[in-house]
Amino acid sequence: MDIISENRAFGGRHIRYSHASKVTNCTMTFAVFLPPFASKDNPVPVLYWLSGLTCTDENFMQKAGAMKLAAQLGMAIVAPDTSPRGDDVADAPDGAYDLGLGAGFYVDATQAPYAKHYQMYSYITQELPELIESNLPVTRERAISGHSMGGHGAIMIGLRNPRRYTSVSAFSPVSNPTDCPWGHKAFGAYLGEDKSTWQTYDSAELLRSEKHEVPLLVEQGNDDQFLQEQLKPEALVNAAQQSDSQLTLNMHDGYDHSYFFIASFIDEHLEFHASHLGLI
Ligand SMILES: N[C@@H](CCC(=O)N[C@@H](CS)C(=O)NCC(=O)O)C(=O)O
Repeated sequence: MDIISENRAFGGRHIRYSHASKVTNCTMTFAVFLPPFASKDNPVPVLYWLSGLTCTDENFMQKAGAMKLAAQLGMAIVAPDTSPRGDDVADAPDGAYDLGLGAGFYVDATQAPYAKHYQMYSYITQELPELIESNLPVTRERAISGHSMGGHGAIMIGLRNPRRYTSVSAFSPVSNPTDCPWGHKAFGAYLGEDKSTWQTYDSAELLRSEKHEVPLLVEQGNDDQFLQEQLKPEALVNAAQQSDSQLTLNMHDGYDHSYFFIASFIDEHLEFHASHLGLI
């Protein structure tokens, strides 16, 4: 891992790293916040944060205001990039913001030209935690959260890997990607037209399919411009009811899709994860 930059923050450290990824076949970038006193003798649990469309590792760390409370709680945060990057990494043919670079959708692509690099599911669930757990002062206790496309990623990954994550949360998630324009476009391009493979990456479908025990918290603004067409949190509510799974969905009047919304409620999510990680 190569350090891109390092800054002291709230008594801890914010560090950006790059590394060669065998899974995505390119150089990947991620950011980590390490709380004060995190050390080999005092390893800390990790909250993984998956960002949304157009984001890099930087948006969450700079805009969410999460580091102060994470420092107090003794929780590390890892914010990966949202797609593979580089000159030979395929982008959307028209450079659209919702496919290709900045829009990996946390799936393992099977279709050309994306399959060579767009292996974000394996990267997030396997390669990245292995790298972090062997190089940084962290435990193997993990929680996962994210926003929008990353909210889809967090719920989908948490439901598919219940033993790997103690708790799951999301802000404004793309809840039912097999039934919205962003999901149709991305899953069609990355996974092909056989929709049976799409289901395995769909949070609402996964939640509907069986009773899930993992603690699940979702925050959603009522004034979110993507709410009706893309996000559809009611699909999660219906799915949780059908499978008798636990889900807390908090709706908030007047809040939109932006990081102003995330910053307003991030403390509740950090405390939710801290309680399940045994930090409070
Ligand atoms: N086309 C819009 C949609 C992109 C968007 O809203 N991205 C969200 C995630 S889905 C975001 O977090 N943007 C970056 C930021 O606000 O820092 C844009 O480019 O502004």
